[in-house]
Amino acid sequence: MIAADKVTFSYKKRPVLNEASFEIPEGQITAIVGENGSGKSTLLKLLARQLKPQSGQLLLDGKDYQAFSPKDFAQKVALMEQESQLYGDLTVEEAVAAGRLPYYSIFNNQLDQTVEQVLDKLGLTDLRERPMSALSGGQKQRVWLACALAQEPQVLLLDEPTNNMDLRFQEEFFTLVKKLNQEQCLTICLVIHDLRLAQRLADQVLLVRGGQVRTGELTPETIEAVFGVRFPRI
Ligand SMILES: Nc1ncnc2c1ncn2[C@@H]1O[C@H](COP(=O)(O)OP(=O)(O)OP(=O)(O)O)[C@@H](O)[C@H]1O
Repeated sequence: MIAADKVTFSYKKRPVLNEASFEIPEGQITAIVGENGSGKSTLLKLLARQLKPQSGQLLLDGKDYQAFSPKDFAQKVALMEQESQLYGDLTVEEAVAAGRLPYYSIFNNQLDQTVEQVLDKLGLTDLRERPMSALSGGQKQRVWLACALAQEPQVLLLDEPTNNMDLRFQEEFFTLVKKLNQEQCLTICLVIHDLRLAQRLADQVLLVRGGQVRTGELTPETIEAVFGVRFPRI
């Protein structure tokens, strides 16, 4: 489980989170929702340890985030990248193998069992020899997910993961996310704009507004409170 205790974060003078406290329960799917610019991506970066709170504490299984070595942390928490220039020259299988880095002291060229399994699970086996630069946006998204899964994390963080995907892949992607959650008990936390999808997919919703993070359900009342608009049919 991840727990945030009075987490405060600002970019220079721009406050984003102000003493926000919340929990991300183990083995559940948590959706982060909120208006544009409310701080959802910032929150996800804090959870991924890419940013550090100015005050307050983030805990993973009761242990302060800062107490984990980078390698230990990467074995527990993985963030699915949105885009990475670094991978342009790599093939799909090399990019996925990079997700295994937390398990080796030096880069290991040998593809291990986990890489094979992940390529298979995400339907990437036929694309394995392709350079990353020769993939479509949706195919790249699948490789970023594969990289994160190759880390064999307990917690998977996703920032608007289906941005570049067509409707069919969106549907397949979310079916896969649900399956990973149910079969592997993977804790999943994702930023998502589609409130109907969030409601369908998530066990818990975190509503980000005005520097605070509220745990709630997506009801017409909470949506009106957070977004200031009515969603009568949700
Ligand atoms: N690197 C940065 N430096 C300064 N300000 C930033 C930086 N990144 C984000 N911000 C600001 O912090 C606030 C929160 O941004 P963030 O990207 O977390 O919001 P968001 O809820 O994910 O937005 P969106 O829904 O539009 O993706 C915004 O006001 C944004 O302009």
